[in-house]
Amino acid sequence: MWEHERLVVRTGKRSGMTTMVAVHSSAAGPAVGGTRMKEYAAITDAVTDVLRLSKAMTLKCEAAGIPHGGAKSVIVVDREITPELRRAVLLDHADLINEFGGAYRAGPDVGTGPDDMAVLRELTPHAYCLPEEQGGTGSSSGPTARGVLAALKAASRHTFGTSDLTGRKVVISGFGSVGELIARGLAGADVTVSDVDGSRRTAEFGWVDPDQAYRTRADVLVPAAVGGVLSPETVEHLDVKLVVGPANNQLTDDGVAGLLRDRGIVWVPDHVASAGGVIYTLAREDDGADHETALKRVDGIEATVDRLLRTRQRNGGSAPAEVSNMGI
Ligand SMILES: NC(=O)c1ccc[n+]([C@@H]2O[C@H](COP(=O)([O-])OP(=O)(O)OC[C@H]3O[C@@H](n4cnc5c(N)ncnc54)[C@H](O)[C@@H]3O)[C@@H](O)[C@H]2O)c1
Repeated sequence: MWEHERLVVRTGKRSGMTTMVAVHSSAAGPAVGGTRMKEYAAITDAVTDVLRLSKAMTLKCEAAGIPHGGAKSVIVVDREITPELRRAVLLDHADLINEFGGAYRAGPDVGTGPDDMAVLRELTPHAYCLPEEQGGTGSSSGPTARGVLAALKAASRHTFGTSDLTGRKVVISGFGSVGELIARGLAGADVTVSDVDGSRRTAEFGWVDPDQAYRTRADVLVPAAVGGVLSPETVEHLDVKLVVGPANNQLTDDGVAGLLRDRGIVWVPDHVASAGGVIYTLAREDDGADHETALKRVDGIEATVDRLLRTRQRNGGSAPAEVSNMGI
């Protein structure tokens, strides 16, 4: 069933490249979501991605109690990206964002960053997270990692009886900008990391090859790379008690949540655990909150996860309320 408000796909007049915006819902307010710049095997895969990710943003804003709807945009990489072409396609994308007249506001996502947002801002006011030296809040990786750590505290209390992860084995799949900050925030835990990029390996943490990350015995698994990692096949081989991480759209389909529950594995939905970045950015850039106040709002994810897991327990393992406003 078609449940999105709008999907617009354009061929850029400067770059000749395809960019698209999907607005899932603006019922709660202007729709927000990152701009993903990525290669896809087929254009239909990009459309599927933008539709799924925009819906996840609606859930994320709702769970975080943010008065915004969900959207997402994709720039389809179909050739080598020179600096000139990057600039051209970003300006094309800014034109597309302007077609929405403020109903869609963009931030960075996989493949884009604060410098790219500054290029968008040359043509549209609807871009968040410019570099700090240009008055923006920069990368949202720090607040995202902080939000995951807050979610981990609540989920650990629920699962292990204490929020202290000292001595617990934690596997982090995806040692990128958020994964690394989570690893560093887990002082005292026995942290093992994994990444398809072998150059990310460091003596500071244990290492497991990416194809083994979802089979390694541990207390906690942190998906921090890509989506679609929790499938019926991977769940069958999981040997952990708790799964909490920032990767968007972790389940291959909604039914996998039931499989996790049946195996006694506590899973915190990614749209709850990964909301720190959007909470922080909107607090600073829309509400004018200072850094500390914005971080306090991010820390509210701990209470949200507490409520979610208590509701789930009361409902015998499932919580329809887990996608509704948890009131951060
Ligand atoms: N950065 C944010 O503020 C933010 C906010 C919400 C959600 N997320 C999500 O969190 C995840 C991580 O974000 P990030 O900003 O750290 O991205 P990143 O690109 O910095 O890091 C991702 C890392 O995962 C690795 N990787 C890719 N495929 C892998 C695989 N199959 N197995 C293991 N490692 C793999 C990459 O080599 C990279 O090091 C993404 O799914 C992103 O959408 C990020």
